[in-house]
Amino acid sequence: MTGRSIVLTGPSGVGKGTLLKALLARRPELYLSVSATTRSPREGEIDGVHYYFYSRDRFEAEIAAGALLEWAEFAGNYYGTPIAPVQAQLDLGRSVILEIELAGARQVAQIFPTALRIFILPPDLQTLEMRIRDRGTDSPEAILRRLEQAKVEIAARDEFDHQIVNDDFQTALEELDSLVTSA
Ligand SMILES: Nc1nc2c(ncn2[C@@H]2O[C@H](COP(=O)(O)OP(=O)(O)O)[C@@H](O)[C@H]2O)c(=O)[nH]1
Ligand SMILES: Nc1ncnc2c1ncn2[C@@H]1O[C@H](COP(=O)(O)OP(=O)(O)O)[C@@H](O)[C@H]1O
Repeated sequence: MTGRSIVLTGPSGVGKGTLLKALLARRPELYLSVSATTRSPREGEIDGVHYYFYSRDRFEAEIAAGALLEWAEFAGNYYGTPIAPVQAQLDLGRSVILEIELAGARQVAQIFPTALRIFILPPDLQTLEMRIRDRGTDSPEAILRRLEQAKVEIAARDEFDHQIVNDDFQTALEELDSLVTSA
């Protein structure tokens, strides 16, 4: 039996990472794909755990080798999903979660038409901006690029099977848990 692929998308700073960390703590049977990126590591981020941190040359070589399931450019950096671990986990019957931006989510819809696609929304744009700023991980320029991109992503929310508003954290977590576990 093959596992289910689950795509989680939503604007930067909406709380995807925080929700997934809490979900994985409850549901260790789920596999969270570790992406590759050319962005610099943030404080506390570990290579191979939070991301695989690649140079642009290395990333482009991985694209050329067909080693990425999907990839996209976001706010000036490459991001992509290494295909081998995802395929291995699906073959073991494990459900795999991809936390990826909109262009990648569209590619995955073509590759895995039965993927469960979930979009996380902020209560409003002001709250989103506050969350990105308060997180304290991004330069002012990076924050601006993320906020611009957020509007584009939110406009595409209807392409997804389900939408969750991450206002109250526990409520959003319960909604995500029930969607993922009933998948
Ligand atoms: N297409 C694609 N997007 C990714 C991948 N990994 C992460 N992303 C997305 O890239 C965007 C930027 O991620 P990141 O730099 O970690 O910033 P953050 O979302 O503000 O924490 C987010 O929308 C992520 O969901 C991937 O493998 N492929
Ligand atoms: N429901 C929520 N209410 C208030 N703050 C939240 C909520 N969910 C997440 N946050 C905070 O918002 C910031 C961005 O969350 P993060 O998980 O890094 O977002 P993303 O992975 O979508 O970029 C973090 O500081 C996080 O603690």
